[in-house]
Amino acid sequence: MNGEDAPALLVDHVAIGYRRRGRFVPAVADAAFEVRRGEKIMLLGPSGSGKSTVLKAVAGFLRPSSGRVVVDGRVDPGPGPDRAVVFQEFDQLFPWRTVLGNVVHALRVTGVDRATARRRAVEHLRLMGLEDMLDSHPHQLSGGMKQRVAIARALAVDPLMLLMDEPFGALDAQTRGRLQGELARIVARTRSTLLFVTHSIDEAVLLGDRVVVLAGRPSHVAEIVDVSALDGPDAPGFAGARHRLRSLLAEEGEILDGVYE
Ligand SMILES: Nc1ncnc2c1ncn2[C@@H]1O[C@H](COP(=O)(O)OP(=O)(O)OP(=O)(O)O)[C@@H](O)[C@H]1O
Repeated sequence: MNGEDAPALLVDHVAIGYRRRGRFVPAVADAAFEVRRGEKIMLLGPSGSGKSTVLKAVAGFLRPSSGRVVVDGRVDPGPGPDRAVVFQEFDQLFPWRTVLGNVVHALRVTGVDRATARRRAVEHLRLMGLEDMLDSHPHQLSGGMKQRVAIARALAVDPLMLLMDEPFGALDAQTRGRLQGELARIVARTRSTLLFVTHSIDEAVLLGDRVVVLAGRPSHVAEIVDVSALDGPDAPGFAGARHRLRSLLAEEGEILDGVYE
């Protein structure tokens, strides 16, 4: 496969572990899936099933102990601006830079000239509803606003792929719902390719085209559920997909009360 036909990402039977007190402890035994350009893939699984570990391998922060991560045809590439990462934590921004400065900086380090960087930064901050906050510093923002800036910064560099690790996990339910809706709208408009880690079945169904369910310890892919036709809770098939994902997590003993839904 070449060019546009090649998947943006191939996770090719990847195993990954950590060294703990001198011992190698496997975390992921076999992760296998691909992400096509423009596709939104959700990684769902119980706590400790290796969702973040897989995302970090895709970001190039961890190397698989076996298998391959192939990004746009490149095998096991290190970290790069082609994969923009947004984490759950609110401290991803440079505290000494303004909102605008944070986004401009991300563009400048990829070699974009100052005027273009400023124009693109303003455009993406506006897209995230932050046009009135350009000169604010991160400490002046709410958690939801900080996550908006982090998302604007990630989108502004126009990455091959957006990697998100529970970006809304630390927000209150109302803010989370609002940001999920905004992200769904924006990634549909920008046709972004998305790999998104979540605990939440509803988030997975709302934002995803396909949901990769991780199970076991060390984990493997239990099932890949196609949710691309389900635009919202009223779509036919929504309840069925939700039920299927619930039962996959329940098989894993995930305490559903502990999962935000
Ligand atoms: N830096 C690390 N050193 C050692 N073990 C780690 C490290 N990071 C993760 N692990 C272990 O790897 C396994 C998978 O962790 P990971 O964070 O990828 O799971 P997760 O599905 O993202 O969990 P959660 O939903 O709770 O964030 C866990 O057993 C965890 O304890």
